[in-house]
Amino acid sequence: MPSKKALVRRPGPRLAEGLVTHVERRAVDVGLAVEQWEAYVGTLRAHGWETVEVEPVDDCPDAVFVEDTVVMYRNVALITRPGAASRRPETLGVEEAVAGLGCSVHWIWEPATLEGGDVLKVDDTLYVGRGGRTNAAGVQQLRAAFEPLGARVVTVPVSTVLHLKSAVTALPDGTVVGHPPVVDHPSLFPRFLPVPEESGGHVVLLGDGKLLMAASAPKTAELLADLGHEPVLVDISEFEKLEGCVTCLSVRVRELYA
Ligand SMILES: NC(=O)NCCC[C@H](N)C(=O)O
Repeated sequence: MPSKKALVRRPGPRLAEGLVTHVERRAVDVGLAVEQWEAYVGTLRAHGWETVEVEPVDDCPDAVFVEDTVVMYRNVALITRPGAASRRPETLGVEEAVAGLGCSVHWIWEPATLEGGDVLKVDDTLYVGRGGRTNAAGVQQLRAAFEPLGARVVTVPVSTVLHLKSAVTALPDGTVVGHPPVVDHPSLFPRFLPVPEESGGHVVLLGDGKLLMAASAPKTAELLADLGHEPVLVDISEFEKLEGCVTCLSVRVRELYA
């Protein structure tokens, strides 16, 4: 059944200690981050999404990046096994949250690793980034979980950024958008639109043609508005310092079975 729920997880007090891999560490203002997170959640709600807060885990600095802990396909929630060991305790609360929503719950098992930021869904195609956080066994387990349900899994090498969705996401018509310097193989996508900013490659589909995007991508927002989309900008500067983007702060649950 169509649903419009989104999982989110409030940032904890140790947010500033979050992992950084491809960027220099910069000081994070945790108070500002909380304000930005509240504005992000408020924007989801203003566009008709019922937000469901996963229990916070104060000991896990990166827990706010809830997208990495679960991959949704139809009514099935695949709980991940993050490549970053410090992030593995994050999954327990997410399991409880998706079970509470009535999802069918599956798991990625050792030795596989997979993070949700590496999975880009375009209709029934699941592009999966094989980079620093998702290994070959993770790709195989993703395939085993979802191909029998009708998905097609396509592996995409990722070498310069944290996750596949740090490089590319997709517009409502399925066109993949990304900033060419961080996209390893644009030709793997049937339709690819280059955008002028790295964070311009990150869009969350709010519905009705609206695209949630970071305020740090004004030129891309202008380009996409000119193409007939409706960007809605939010400032997530404190999360960007930790290699986060608009996609990673929520998980949309659109097909509950009940
Ligand atoms: N899906 C995402 O883009 N997640 C961002 C995770 C950032 C976090 N600091 C990490 O390195 O795991």
